Amino acid sequence: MDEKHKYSREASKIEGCGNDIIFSDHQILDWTDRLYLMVNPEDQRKFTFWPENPIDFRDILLKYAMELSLITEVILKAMAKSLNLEDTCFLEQMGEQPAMFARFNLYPPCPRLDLVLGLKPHADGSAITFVLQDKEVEGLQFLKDNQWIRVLVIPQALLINIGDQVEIMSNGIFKSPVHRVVTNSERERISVAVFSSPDSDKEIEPIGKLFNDLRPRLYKKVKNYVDTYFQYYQQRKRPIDAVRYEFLYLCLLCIVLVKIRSSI
Ligand SMILES: O=C(O)CCC(=O)C(=O)O
Ligand SMILES: [Fe+2]
Repeated sequence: MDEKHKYSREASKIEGCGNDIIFSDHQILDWTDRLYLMVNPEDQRKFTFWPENPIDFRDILLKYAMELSLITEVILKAMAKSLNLEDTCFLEQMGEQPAMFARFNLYPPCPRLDLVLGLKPHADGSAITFVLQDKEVEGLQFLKDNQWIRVLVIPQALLINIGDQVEIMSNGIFKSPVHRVVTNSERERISVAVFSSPDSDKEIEPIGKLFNDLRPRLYKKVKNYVDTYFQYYQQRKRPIDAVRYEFLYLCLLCIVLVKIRSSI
């Protein structure tokens, strides 16, 4: 417990040990304790939040992060190739100093499964997310066709998920799926999520070749998406909606329709 307090986050900050950040009185809190650490870029690491126990925690996390950076590159190149694009086009949007955050989640047991969720429905704000799930206790679910699909426990498997920023870069071709974590009434569950994101100074946008007269551009240019993400998340809104052109298109359509009507 002392150990946990040592790394506690400040009330308004994300990094460190804590529960859900409170943005409003009406927010439903996640039933989880978490440790959130910025791993990359290197000069932004705050080692005061990094546990000293176990002794090799720091080395292992840094090595793991390095491997995940390489996998991120491989995945982004393969995704670009699968769309017949220049294989570095997504990777270039990650910028010179891509960001990486690690989140260690502990979901305590809760007998009132009807009242709480370990993690409320959300899509990740990253480009790519890597999740190491609990070896025994299930909980993660993905929304597909309005149904929650359980993710089965596969020990040692790395779950790889597309985040909002790849949805933006791919102009909606690759979707960032909504998911949640349900609690278990008797057993605690742990997981480690690592979020691979573009450099916070890098503007990202849909690749030019992915929109045309038939397939409109769906998203605006956006910089530092992760920052605004959390505000929306707590309000149970999808952050990606904030950068979607749909609303704008709808307004234009209404204006055109009104004009046509008035000229008849
Ligand atoms: O705990 C899990 O399995 C998933 C965690 C997750 O979705 C997240 O941290 O964004
Ligand atoms: Fe997630």
